[in-house]
Amino acid sequence: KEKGLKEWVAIKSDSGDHTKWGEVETMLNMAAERIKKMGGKVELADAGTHQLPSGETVLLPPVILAEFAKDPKKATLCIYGHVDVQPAKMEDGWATDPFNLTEIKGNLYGRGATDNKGPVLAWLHAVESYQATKKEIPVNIKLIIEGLEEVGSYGLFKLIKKRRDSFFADVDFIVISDNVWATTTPALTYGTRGSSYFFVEIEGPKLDLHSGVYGGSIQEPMADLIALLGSLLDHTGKIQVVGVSDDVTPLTEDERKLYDNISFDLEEMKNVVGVKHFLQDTKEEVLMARWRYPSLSIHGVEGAFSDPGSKTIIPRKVTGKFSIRQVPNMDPPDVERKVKEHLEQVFSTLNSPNRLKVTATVGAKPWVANLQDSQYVAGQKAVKDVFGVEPEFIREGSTIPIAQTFQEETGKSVMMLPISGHDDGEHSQNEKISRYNYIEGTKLFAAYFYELSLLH
Ligand SMILES: C[C@H](N)C(=O)N[C@@H](Cc1c[nH]cn1)C(=O)O
Repeated sequence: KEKGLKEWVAIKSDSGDHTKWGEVETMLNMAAERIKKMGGKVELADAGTHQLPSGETVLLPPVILAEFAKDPKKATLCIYGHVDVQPAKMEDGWATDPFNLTEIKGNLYGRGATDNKGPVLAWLHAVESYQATKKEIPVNIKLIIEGLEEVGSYGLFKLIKKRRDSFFADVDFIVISDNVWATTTPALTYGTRGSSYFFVEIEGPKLDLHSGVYGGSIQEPMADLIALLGSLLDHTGKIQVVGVSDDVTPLTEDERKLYDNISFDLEEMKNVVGVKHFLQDTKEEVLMARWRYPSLSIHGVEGAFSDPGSKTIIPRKVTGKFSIRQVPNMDPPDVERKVKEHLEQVFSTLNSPNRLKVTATVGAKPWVANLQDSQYVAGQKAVKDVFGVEPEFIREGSTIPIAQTFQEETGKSVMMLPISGHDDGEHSQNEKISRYNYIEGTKLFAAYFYELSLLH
């Protein structure tokens, strides 16, 4: 029996913790086996090594480079996807086991169902639909599937450079389906934000200390950290790091007009996420804040007591984690330098005996496509073929770390063709893909192969 979405979701391929990368490899092997069974030629390409913030160097999981039979008369499409996932635990508030795909009222719940195992399988199902009906696939298909997207695609940047003149040489188009629609209308995505992820470590005493015995005599690492994290944002969401937003491209009238036709309903979105109001008042302002302006989010603190109940210690070492989503023309190394200077400056005002260490990872550039690109014509037609409507042209606030590298390094056209729903809850509790989006999405991909072949 073929291993479908249920078997894929059951693999806990959480890439966030490098000690669990064995599961990521298991998932990559399962995907590779499936592609081989479909007649694809598969290489598990060596992705090299990576240095962790701790200084330790680790071996990276491989990257799947695959291709189906090639006909030189046809255009070649390279599909990118990932099979790693974000962490998920029942205790986070899931209604069902995150690693046991469960169908409720037409929705398939499970970690990775929509980000990105479902869409990767939908691409394979689209190929299988041609094979099953004995129809020739109208384009040549290549696949690049990785297992570290959620942590910044370590190793992939170098691998793409290395394979630019081999694997990528005959590729005409690159397509990515790792995004969500903005509303219930199908969409084509023309931009994603970049990202830099920061670890702020404060190390104090040798051991965790009894707060009754030492409290009042120690400058607590947690208090330093809270002061640092609290200095990053104001209550309007404005980033307080000097100069960080200086390079944001100004909004043009043409770009502003693109927001008019998006059928985004502010009230519905408040209900979906469960907030009384957003930081902005209008639909356009909310979408721009999510898609075309930078943002800073504080994600968590490692080392702090976080179990239920109470414990009266002063943690000896705590690491705060936050990230900055970036937009054109922000440059991750420049942002990282400014953030480090900011944190060092604030820390110096605390007069603390503790040690501060700031590390940045991910360093992913933002990506914006050329909307005149012919892939968008094929995408638009395929959406019309399957859904009978015009797609919305949207941007997305999240990050595909490799998107800009694909464009810059290979010089090929890149498009994003999402099939995930606006309420699928990527990275959240109860992540899902609807049966409708999964099946119609598969049809969309099959139609897209056809429409793309007409461009050639
Ligand atoms: C868009 C994709 N589904 C996704 O969620 N990507 C991650 C990539 C990332 C960025 N920083 C660290 N990982 C995301 O946008 O969070």
